[in-house]
Amino acid sequence: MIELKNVSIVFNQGTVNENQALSNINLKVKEGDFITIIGSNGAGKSTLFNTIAGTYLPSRGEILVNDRNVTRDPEYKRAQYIGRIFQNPTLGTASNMSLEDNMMITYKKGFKWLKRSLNNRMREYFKTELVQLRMGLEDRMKENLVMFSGGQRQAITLLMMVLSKPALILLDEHTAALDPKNAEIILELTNKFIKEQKLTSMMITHNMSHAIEFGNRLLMMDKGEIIFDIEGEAKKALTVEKLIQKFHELRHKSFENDRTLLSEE
Ligand SMILES: Nc1ncnc2c1ncn2[C@@H]1O[C@H](COP(=O)(O)OP(=O)(O)OP(=O)(O)O)[C@@H](O)[C@H]1O
Repeated sequence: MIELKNVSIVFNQGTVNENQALSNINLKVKEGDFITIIGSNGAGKSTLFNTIAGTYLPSRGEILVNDRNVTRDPEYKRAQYIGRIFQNPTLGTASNMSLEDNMMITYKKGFKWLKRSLNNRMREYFKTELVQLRMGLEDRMKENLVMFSGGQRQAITLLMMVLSKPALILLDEHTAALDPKNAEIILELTNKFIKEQKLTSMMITHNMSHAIEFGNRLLMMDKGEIIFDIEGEAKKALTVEKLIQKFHELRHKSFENDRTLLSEE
């Protein structure tokens, strides 16, 4: 589906601040893969997503989507088939517009004909979809999103993204800014949508248990490299201890990450 061939990213090349954030990445994401990604702070996880999404142009290497070279395609073009959700729940939706207008914009992929298309048939459709979130949002469709909580907004962003049916979903720690209860709800919804709709997805998380529990494949990154890529039954057999041990074996150092350690239980 999507393939990275020898992709490297060097920031501030040729200056004292030169920083190789991605080092010769080779990765094939298969149709239907749900990949979780872990790695210490600064390992290159977000840079990997930014490179796939077209935010950064690789210093070297190629990106292929269904065998088509998209390396030089700008971010807005790739946004037509790549959906992204970030940590910040306010990023995915327009605060000063109603829930139904937000949903219509995503549905129509833009503002064109907004008022004309938002008819009662569409409202009924959005209502039915919102019921799946089990947050009572189907009765609040005329309220502006500024009135909703972080967890509710992240759930709406998730649903809107799923309705737009992207070929690839990039989730960049999308539950990290939520309280534990809401984080769990959003994670369960994410898992439900990905499974039901068979969506090809990649999810960065600092929570090793979540990385093991969700998805069919796990990548571990360190210093701009993918150091561990495990899937299927082998992934199912992982534990947090085994993962930390694996990191130790591969890098001859301990896995240092406060947030990870805090979220192990
Ligand atoms: N726009 C940029 N300009 C310069 N350096 C950058 C830029 N973006 C990221 N970096 C550097 O690239 C390296 C990888 O950063 P990245 O954000 O990808 O790490 P990460 O694994 O997502 O970390 P975290 O878990 O802390 O979010 C870091 O050293 C970071 O400082």
